[in-house]
Amino acid sequence: MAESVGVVIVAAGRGTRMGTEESKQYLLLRGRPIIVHTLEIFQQHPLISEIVLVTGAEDVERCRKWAEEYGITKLKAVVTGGAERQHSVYKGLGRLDSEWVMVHDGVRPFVRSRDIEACYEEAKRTGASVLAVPVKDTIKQVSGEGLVTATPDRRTLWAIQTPQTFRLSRLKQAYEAAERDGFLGTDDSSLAERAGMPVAVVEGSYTNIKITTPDDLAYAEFIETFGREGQL
Ligand SMILES: Nc1ccn([C@@H]2O[C@H](COP(=O)(O)OP(=O)(O)OP(=O)(O)O)[C@@H](O)[C@H]2O)c(=O)n1
Ligand SMILES: C[C@](O)(CO)[C@H](O)COP(=O)(O)O
Repeated sequence: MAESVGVVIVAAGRGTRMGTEESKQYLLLRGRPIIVHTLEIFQQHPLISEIVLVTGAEDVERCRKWAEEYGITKLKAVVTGGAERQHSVYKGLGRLDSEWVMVHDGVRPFVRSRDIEACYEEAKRTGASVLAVPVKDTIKQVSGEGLVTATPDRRTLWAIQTPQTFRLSRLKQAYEAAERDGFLGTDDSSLAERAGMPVAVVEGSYTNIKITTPDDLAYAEFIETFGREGQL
């Protein structure tokens, strides 16, 4: 029997870098809140059986209303997040029952359906997977004084996205270990890596952007209008 897959969608951030009064996950993209676009992708994906949404305490009610209005029937719970992304994810993990979990940023509304499937297939093979794209620029390591200290080989560098996919029980253990050790990572994979889990990279698309700064909004409108990578 196929194992079940749930998703934790984190949307409890403040969007400091966006600088808008309204949190960026609730800004409208072609008439619908960004978070609704993201929820719809996972609602429509046949692999996904349950969705847990993590938001700020003041946003729980409006998110529940949108879920009803937009037919997000897989939504199992809306829970309040924590101070850092990692805390928000951990709270969401506690509400899932599926064997596998995908963790996804609420502000990545352009993930392709086929990439969700590829992430799951790779996680089943390897144990865990992250969606990513090869970096296009040369990356330098720079000291606090602004001096270049290293130029890593670009062929080894990937820009990491979400979803990130794990066995739920294993990811919970990794989160508990990080909590015990006071480790704070910027993604879920870094917690899994330090727990000794192999994590495979799945090549995705450059249009799976994280809406972070105002310029991303203009690009998001462009992607929504003209299509994702592979459709342009
Ligand atoms: N305490 C937090 C911080 C972030 N996130 C979520 O994690 C995702 C990726 O984070 P990021 O883009 O950094 O969002 P913000 O933290 O909102 O942005 P900023 O760092 O500019 O404040 C977003 O969907 C955000 O809502 C969260 O659920 N809980
Ligand atoms: C998880 C993530 O989206 C992978 O690129 C990213 O690390 C989130 O980081 P942020 O500091 O919350 O922007």
